[in-house]
Amino acid sequence: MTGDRATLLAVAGLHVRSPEGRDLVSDVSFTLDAGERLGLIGESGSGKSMTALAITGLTPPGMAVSGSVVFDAPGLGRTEVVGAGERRLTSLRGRATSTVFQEPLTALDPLMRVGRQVAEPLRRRRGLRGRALDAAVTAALEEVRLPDPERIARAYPHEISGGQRQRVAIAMALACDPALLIADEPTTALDVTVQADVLALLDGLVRERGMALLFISHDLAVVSRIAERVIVLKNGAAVESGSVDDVVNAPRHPYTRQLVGSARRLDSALDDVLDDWRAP
Ligand SMILES: Nc1ncnc2c1ncn2[C@@H]1O[C@H](COP(=O)(O)OP(=O)(O)OP(=O)(O)O)[C@@H](O)[C@H]1O
Repeated sequence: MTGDRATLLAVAGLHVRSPEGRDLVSDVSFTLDAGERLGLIGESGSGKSMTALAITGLTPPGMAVSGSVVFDAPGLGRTEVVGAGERRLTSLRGRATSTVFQEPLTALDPLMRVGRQVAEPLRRRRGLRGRALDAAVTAALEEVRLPDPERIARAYPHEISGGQRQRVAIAMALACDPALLIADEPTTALDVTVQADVLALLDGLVRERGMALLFISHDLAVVSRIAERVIVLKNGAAVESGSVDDVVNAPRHPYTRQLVGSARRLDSALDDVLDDWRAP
């Protein structure tokens, strides 16, 4: 616990080994307080997604997961994810935590209208039906700043833009009001301007709702805009962690220095768009 915020997630000695015996995540430990925003950064293949999957109990079949992942979400009690049964994990997903992925189409059924897809978690978790459900769908789409929510609700995923699809995926992830939102490269597939809009949206929603955020990205420039603290992963192990300011301004590990160097060389396009709402 930091200050007056309670610990929401405690990961200790997390280890994920592939069926072939390769260590994909090695001895990763961190805690996340309620309402805190943590970035997980590292190059492709460094184990970021596997760490997130282990936290939600969704590692692919055959992976050996050890260590401890404890959620202590309000109203749900304390839950150890590692080794938990599917029933326990199902009750955790959506309410304790929910994930937004890089490719919004992974969260969306191409054959179902957007409104029905957003309605599903609202119906299941909040027991809404009929007009109350329709109104909740419209409100959920408005909350992610989608213009003309009634039209979007009637559309199929391929009839809206990539940025709009990601907003729909965010609305679905938020439907059960999770204590922790995991965003796994949520803007990587989007072009720069849309990326900035979606980041600003996520930033606003997380703050308004007091949700914790685990933001995964290969891009330190993006992470530094939304997270308070970062963990740097390399080959499945955490090589450095600290406040965004410390890691960006005084990186200790050579790998982090390399990340900071390439982030500095990045196109300043994001800077121009994002300066207005940069996290304090
Ligand atoms: N189903 C799987 N079976 C075996 N190995 C896997 C599987 N999925 C991922 N891996 C391996 O696990 C390691 C970590 O992958 P992970 O997806 O967590 O990396 P990442 O940091 O999220 O990178 P990216 O941004 O490319 O997704 C990689 O070496 C990858 O090849």
